[in-house]
Amino acid sequence: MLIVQNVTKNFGTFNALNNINLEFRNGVYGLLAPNGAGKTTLIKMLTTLLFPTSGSIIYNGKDIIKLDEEYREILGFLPQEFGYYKNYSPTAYLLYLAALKGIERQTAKTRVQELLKLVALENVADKKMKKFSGGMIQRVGIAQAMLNDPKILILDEPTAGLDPKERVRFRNLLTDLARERIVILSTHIVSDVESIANEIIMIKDQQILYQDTISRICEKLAGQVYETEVKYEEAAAFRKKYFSLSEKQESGMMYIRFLSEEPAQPEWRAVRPNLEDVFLHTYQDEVMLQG
Ligand SMILES: Nc1ncnc2c1ncn2[C@@H]1O[C@H](COP(=O)(O)OP(=O)(O)OP(=O)(O)O)[C@@H](O)[C@H]1O
Repeated sequence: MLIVQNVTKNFGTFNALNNINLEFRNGVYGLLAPNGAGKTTLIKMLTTLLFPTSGSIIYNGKDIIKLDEEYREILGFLPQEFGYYKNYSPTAYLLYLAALKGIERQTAKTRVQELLKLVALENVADKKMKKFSGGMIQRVGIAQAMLNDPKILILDEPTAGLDPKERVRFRNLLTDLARERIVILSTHIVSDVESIANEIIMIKDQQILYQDTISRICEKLAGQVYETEVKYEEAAAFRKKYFSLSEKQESGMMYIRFLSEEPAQPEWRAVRPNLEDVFLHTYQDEVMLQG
C-alpha cells in the first residue's frame, strides 16, 4: 500500500499542494484536475523526482525517500513526454533501457518479447519507430514503464495525442495491468478515467477535494442535474440563470443539460449526474478560464 501523508509542497513562497492525504491499493486511480492544479507536482513526488516540503510518502510502511533505489525498482513511470529514438525498433529500444536498468541480457530478451506482446506491438517489434502512430509510441512508453514489472505504475497525461480507437485500447490495457498493481493515471480528460478508474482523485485549491469511487463522487450532485429544451433566443438568458453543463442545438431549439439547486420546473427532466458534470461544476472557474 502506498500512502501520502500530510504532504505539502512549496516552490519558494508559492504553495503548490497543501496537506495532501491519499491511499493507494491495487487498481486504477484517476488523478483528475485541470492543468495547473498540481497533478504533475504530485506525480513528481510519487516518483521521487521532487521531495515534499513537509509530510511523507510511505510504501509498505517505509518512507519512499529512504527506500531510494529499492523503491525505484518497484516503480514504473511514463512521463508526459518520454524520450525514444525514432531510428530504433521497439525491441532495440527496450533492450537498451533494460541494459541501463541492469537487467541481464537473456532475461531482458524474454521480458521485452512478453511486453511487446502485452501492448500488441509484436508485429512491429523490429520496425523503426519513426513511422509509428501516437498510440503505438504510447504503447512503447507503457512497455518501457513495465520493464521491471513494477508494483506501482504511474502515467502522466498518457492519452494526449491518441485517437479514439487508441484510447479504448489503452484503457483496456490499463485495466488489465491494474489487477495486480497500483496504476495512477493523471489527466484533465474525464472520459480517460470515467470507465476504468476504481477511484478518482480531484485536486482543488491545492488540496484533495475527493478521493472516492465515481458513483459516490457523482452522488454529490444528485437531484441537481436536469435537461430541458429552450428556444434558441432564450438560451442566453437561461445560461445567466443556471449553470449550463452541455448544450445541443436542433431545429431552432437548444437542448440544455444544466445544474439547479432550485425546485424543478415541470418541463425539466431530472437526470443522473455523471463525472463530467461534477468536473465542470467543481472547476467552473478554471475550465471557463481555459476556455
Ligand atoms: N518548479 C516550480 N517552481 C515554481 N512553481 C512551480 C514549479 N513547478 C510547478 N509550479 C507551479 O505549481 C502549480 C502546479 O503545477 P503542476 O505542473 O503540478 O500542475 P499540473 O496540474 O500538473 O498541470 P499540467 O497538467 O500543466 O502539468 C502551477 O501553478 C505551477 O506554475
